[in-house]
Amino acid sequence: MTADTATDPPVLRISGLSHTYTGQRRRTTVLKQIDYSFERGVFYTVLGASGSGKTTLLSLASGLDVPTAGSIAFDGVDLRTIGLGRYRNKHAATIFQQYNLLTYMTAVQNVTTAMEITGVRGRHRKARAMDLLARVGLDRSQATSNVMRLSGGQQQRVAIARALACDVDILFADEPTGNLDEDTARGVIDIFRELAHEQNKCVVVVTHSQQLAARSDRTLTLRRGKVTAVSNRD
Ligand SMILES: Nc1ncnc2c1ncn2[C@@H]1O[C@H](COP(=O)(O)OP(=O)(O)OP(=O)(O)O)[C@@H](O)[C@H]1O
Repeated sequence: MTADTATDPPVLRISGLSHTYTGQRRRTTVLKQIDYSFERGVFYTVLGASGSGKTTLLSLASGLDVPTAGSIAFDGVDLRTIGLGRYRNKHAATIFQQYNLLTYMTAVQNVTTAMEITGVRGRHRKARAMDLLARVGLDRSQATSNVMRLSGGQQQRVAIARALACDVDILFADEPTGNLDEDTARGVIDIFRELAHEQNKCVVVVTHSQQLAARSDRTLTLRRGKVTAVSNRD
């Protein structure tokens, strides 16, 4: 069932979404008239060949970029009305392909800073940050190291813990398990499932991994700028 037929409004509704990049010599239309509704409590994956527009869709839905046509609404309100900065701070967290960590801080400081920015309150912020870092497989010494001293895969785990720490409605992730060993990747996917199924979050993950897609509830396939298939497992 899509949110269009459900009683609750979708957490994110994408309508007539198109996006064109304008270069010096040519324009490339990457997304074409996409309509889709994302619901709370569901773990989605987005598959598609390289260049099919997955990252573009993610950056528009996460409020990093503005579509050239169409609209995106969070809980029925257009992102431009909410304000993209406010939407990103209060409602949506994103795990990027480049981890975008604050390089002068330790892992745990990266997580607690994000909690502060997104308004997560409480005296136990640091303990919660340490707990999340442990859950993604970082030990105490790694958690208290400057992030530049960590490997690529370890930095990716910090980025995941940071996104998990923000109590937002939607979590977006771009190839979040790409740099992780199998066990850690499985653990991260378990966390995504738990966030959707136990905390009623909407989780949207862009990936090339069929294995990851098989563990999600719904998979959207992008092809030539359109959603060509949606498969449901829930
Ligand atoms: N900033 C940009 N300016 C111009 N063209 C861009 C820009 N970003 C992406 N593109 C183009 O848009 C198309 C879709 O890119 P996008 O990164 O969304 O695809 P993708 O499906 O995520 O690919 P991949 O799986 O390789 O990460 C590509 O042809 C790409 O070259």
